[in-house]
Amino acid sequence: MKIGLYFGSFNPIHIGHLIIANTLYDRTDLDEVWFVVSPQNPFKKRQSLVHEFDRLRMVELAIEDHFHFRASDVEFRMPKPSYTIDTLTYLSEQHPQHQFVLFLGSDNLKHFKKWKNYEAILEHYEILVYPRPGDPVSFEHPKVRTIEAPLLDISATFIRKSIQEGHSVKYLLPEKVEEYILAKKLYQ
Ligand SMILES: Nc1ncnc2c1ncn2[C@@H]1O[C@H](COP(=O)(O)OP(=O)(O)OP(=O)(O)O)[C@@H](O)[C@H]1O
Ligand SMILES: O=C(O)c1ccc[n+]([C@@H]2O[C@H](COP(=O)([O-])O)[C@@H](O)[C@H]2O)c1
Repeated sequence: MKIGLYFGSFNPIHIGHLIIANTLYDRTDLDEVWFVVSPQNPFKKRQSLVHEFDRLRMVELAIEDHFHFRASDVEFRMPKPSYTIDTLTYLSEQHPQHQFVLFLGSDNLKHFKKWKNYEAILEHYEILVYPRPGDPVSFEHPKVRTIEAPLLDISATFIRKSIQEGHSVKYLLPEKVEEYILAKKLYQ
């Protein structure tokens, strides 16, 4: 099978992620999309990062009605911070029958040449890029393909800040994720 890997902190997952994942799934020949929850992005501070099990649970709740989406906790058992090339290599070894394709937002593409072993990623994996407001796609490579997707100016940072300030986040997240955040008093 051809699997699209959507790596992220998902702190928390929001409709921006879901719309992007569904657009890429719908407009390519992918069989499945796996949301890989990263315990620790090498470039991000741990500040306001809720526990990885909560982030995984929120992803599971968000995608439970999509038959071709899965949540992956593979990076929970790997050294931290989470380097994407290591996870790609591990997954390719574990599942030789699958072909893995990497999703990358244009915001991440901007810094891609600072990623660990980015040349190896480009050599071995196809990359599907989707646009993010404020970061036009500026990377040309035969293995990198840009997919037209809606530009949604929604971020987990905005959602965390809204919750902390007591504002509503209705419609920014799936209802079940919002309920989980409220029940567990996350981001307050
Ligand atoms: N609204 C969006 N539109 C397009 N891409 C997005 C959007 N939100 C997140 N992404 C992409 O999804 C990936 C995982 O997202 P991440 O978990 O970092 O969410 P985020 O909203 O960017 O979080 P934060 O605000 O905490 O940095 C990122 O690589 C980012 O490119
Ligand atoms: O491998 C790297 O060097 C590397 C550098 C920066 C980010 N990443 C990964 O990119 C993914 C996106 O992160 P985030 O926090 O923007 O959702 C996440 O899985 C990170 O571990 C990976």
